[in-house]
Amino acid sequence: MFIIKYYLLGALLTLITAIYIPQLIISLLLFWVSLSLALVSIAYLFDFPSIFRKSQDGKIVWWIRWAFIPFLLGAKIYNAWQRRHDSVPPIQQVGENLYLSRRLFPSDLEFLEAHDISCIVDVTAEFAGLESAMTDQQFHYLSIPVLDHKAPTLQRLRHAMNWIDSQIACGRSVVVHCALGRGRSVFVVAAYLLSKDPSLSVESVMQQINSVRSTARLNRLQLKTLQSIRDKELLTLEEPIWMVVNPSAGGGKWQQYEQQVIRYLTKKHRLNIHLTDEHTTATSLAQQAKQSGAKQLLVSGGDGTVTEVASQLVDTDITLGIIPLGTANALCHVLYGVGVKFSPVEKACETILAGHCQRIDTAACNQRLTLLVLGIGFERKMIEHADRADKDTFGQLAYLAGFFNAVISEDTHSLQVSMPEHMGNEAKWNEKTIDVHSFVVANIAPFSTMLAQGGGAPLPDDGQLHITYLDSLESLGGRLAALSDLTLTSIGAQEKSNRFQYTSTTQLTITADKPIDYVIDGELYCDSRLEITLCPRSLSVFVPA
Ligand SMILES: Nc1ncnc2c1ncn2[C@@H]1O[C@H](COP(=O)(O)OP(=O)(O)OP(=O)(O)O)[C@@H](O)[C@H]1O
Repeated sequence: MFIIKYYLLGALLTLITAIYIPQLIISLLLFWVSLSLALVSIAYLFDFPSIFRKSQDGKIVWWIRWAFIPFLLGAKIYNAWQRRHDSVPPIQQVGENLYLSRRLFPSDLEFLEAHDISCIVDVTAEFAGLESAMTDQQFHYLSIPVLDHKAPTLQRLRHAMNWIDSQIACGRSVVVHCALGRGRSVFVVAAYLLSKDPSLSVESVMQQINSVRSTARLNRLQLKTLQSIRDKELLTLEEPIWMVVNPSAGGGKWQQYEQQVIRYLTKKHRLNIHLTDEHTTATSLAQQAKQSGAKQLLVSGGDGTVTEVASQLVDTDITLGIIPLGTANALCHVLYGVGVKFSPVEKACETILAGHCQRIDTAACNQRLTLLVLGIGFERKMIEHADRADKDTFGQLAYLAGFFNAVISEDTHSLQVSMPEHMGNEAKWNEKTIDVHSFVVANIAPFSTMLAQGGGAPLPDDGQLHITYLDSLESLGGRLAALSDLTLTSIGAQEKSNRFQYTSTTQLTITADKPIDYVIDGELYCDSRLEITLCPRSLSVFVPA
């Protein structure tokens, strides 16, 4: 490419001059220029825009900026001169909710606001992003670093196209910019328009853009690349993935993480994001997704939302991807590991992007899906205590306070529990009456759900329901001792104890003399008879490889 020759020549000439010039200061300055041009030549030789180490939020570290100052100064002067003589307005609309622009400056904020443009795709590698885009909540920003006169890699191009499409699908407007709004940004916009309408040719799409922005012009390499990826049908966008979001889960974590989630997942997928509200439940959205023929369904929220969505996917081949933005997210702690607590979005998105899935067991209680645990007594009281307001204020501590409340109270529950006992092919139902403080049936439970851990941690596909219960004990000391034994057993520090009971089964029935208050995966219910059945490997979920 011709430009490399110029940069190499510049680097060589300045190096030679620097060696032979007697004045030390000038010599050092020339070395600096030479180094800068040599680095740019390397970047072009290996098509390596990452040499500028531009971060995802558009920042360039100071020492890189220093190393490239001579080059950047030249580029800035050239661009300023070009902008001054530009025959077109800086920002122009080239499609529905889609704009093309030269590099953005604070003086453009008024235009962006007036046109309600909140999303910015920055296709420069060498310049830091617009300050407001990096620091302001007002803008959603995507950096796709491309060297001037070059085309983006297919991977980066698809990321940009998916991101633009997902943002537009959310009703937002997007501006794509490079340095002058003539080449790199035009390439991305043209590719996006081609992907949206495969009947268009490269010529027709360029005419469409040129009719608005006469300065838009792809060089030979860019045109050839665009034509080639279009001919190979590499611009075809896959069907968008449905994503059901509970924006109130976890005290409104979606607002905080939405853009991070979109940035991650659009590396591979287009997103069709649907938010729940007072009229639209996660269950109804999942039903719509299923009816539309979805193969995968993503959910963002807590365990309650995940259960609602999963209830529509049991016994189907639709794979569920979970972004744990609720308060406790117990299911994800088991599926993704405890690391998900510290980086929920990264861990979840990487898992979904990797695409590895596993079929896990589910259970049904009176035809209600139970992914994690069904609890009577302590578990129910704990959840009851941690209402939405408490969870929003105290996070997981709300559950802890609820738990201590439950342990202090002397409530007991008299239950008739029946389970089948298998003898050869025959199954005989055994019934027994028990008085308990806590009765928990677990399909899956993280280590923190200690009331479910009488037999250790249940595995997601072990084909068993794990039942742990604490018999009625009058003294608080007795209850605390039972809980202590349960904790020690669950972490493997103690063998079984007679202060709690544990058994496993695939089916059970619970009745009582009065209606039973119980909880399933964080949601409260009341029934006079509970019929619980395991459904082995009935749900497909994305899990880390
Ligand atoms: N848009 C919404 N506004 C208010 N509440 C909602 C909305 N969408 C769903 N809900 C309610 O949110 C509850 C489910 O919340 P979810 O369990 O997902 O989050 P969480 O309680 O913060 O997390 P966790 O269960 O992990 O502790 C349900 O009771 C549901 O009715």
